[in-house]
Amino acid sequence: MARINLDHIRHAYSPKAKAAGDYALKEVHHEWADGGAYALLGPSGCGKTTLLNIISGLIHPSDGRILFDGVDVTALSTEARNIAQVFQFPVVYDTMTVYDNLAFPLRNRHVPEADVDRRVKEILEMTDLAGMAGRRAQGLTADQKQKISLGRGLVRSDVNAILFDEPLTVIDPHMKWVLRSQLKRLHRQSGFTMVYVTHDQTEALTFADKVVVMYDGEIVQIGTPAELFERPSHTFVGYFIGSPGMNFMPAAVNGSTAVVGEQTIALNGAPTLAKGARIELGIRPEFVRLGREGMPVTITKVEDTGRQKIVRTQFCGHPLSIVAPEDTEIPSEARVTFDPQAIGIYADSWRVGQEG
Ligand SMILES: Nc1ncnc2c1ncn2[C@@H]1O[C@H](COP(=O)(O)OP(=O)(O)OP(=O)(O)O)[C@@H](O)[C@H]1O
Repeated sequence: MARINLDHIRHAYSPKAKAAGDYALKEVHHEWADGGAYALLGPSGCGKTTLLNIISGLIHPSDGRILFDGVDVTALSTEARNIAQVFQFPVVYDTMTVYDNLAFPLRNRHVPEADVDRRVKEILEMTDLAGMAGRRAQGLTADQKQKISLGRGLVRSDVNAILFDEPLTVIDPHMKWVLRSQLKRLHRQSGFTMVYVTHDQTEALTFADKVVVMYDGEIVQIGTPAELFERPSHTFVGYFIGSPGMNFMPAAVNGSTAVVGEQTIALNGAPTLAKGARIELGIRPEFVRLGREGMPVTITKVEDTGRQKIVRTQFCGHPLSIVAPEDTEIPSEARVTFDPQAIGIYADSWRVGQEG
């Protein structure tokens, strides 16, 4: 297990890169805790795999260093970094049995056979493969083979970190849920440093203690699931986390009030704003109260999810989504109020502090 330091890392696939936009990964400078469970979350092309491959050693970064427990491993191969990896698609030996596939990484390192047996049996249980331990991998479904790959990633107990690159893509939805919960439990039991790449927010939020949200080659926030929900640092985090995502509207700020269209909205404090910045007011749909009091909205659609209502409205010419309790009565002349505590002010997409 190791603490991972990403020391001023940047990466461009073209050697001619100069401008920030030429870098697939813009500067990353962070320390990830020993034993942490991190999810790299973001849309396709944002740089998740590039960052993971820099940690594993498959890619040598254009700039910066990577350290495991304070030791510079930038020049070391994947093997020398002593990490386990699980990829999107299964990597198994077809002619070996399920048991031997799982035992392989241990036997390769001359682990005593009694320990191999104990560990492989634990992993067989965990991945729900115990019933097919003696079967050859050849002929198993993609789903079953991927469970073997996951098991092989988890079987060693002496690795510095385990890296997962969208490992549940080929797993069926029910098993996905089971494996996700098992991985979380295994992380708690084992204390491995784990880094898990996904573009699925549910996967990231259930697995990770800390979610690393990436957008356009940049880490825009590292936070607990609650922090990402309550205080998104960047408008992208607001959109991407939550369902529906956060509402954002162009606004002007005057002391401790914001003006959206013709409405004046009370804030929790007075944000400090740079001149000329593009200002937006952000509020999560869960913190907009729908009723007969407050500012007028026009309802465009009501979606009933069974547990709650998602009410789509127009507010001062801007779309505004509201999550309302299932038993909410929808008034014919609907109005809304915003909880000032839940309002965020964003300047050029980044959240600004509000002084009380
Ligand atoms: N080998 C390569 N050569 C040139 N450009 C690349 C290479 N690999 C990735 N890129 C580019 O780098 C950027 C980041 O890609 P990366 O694969 O890291 O993103 P990602 O977030 O993992 O996406 P996905 O979820 O689709 O795998 C993209 O613009 C991609 O086109």
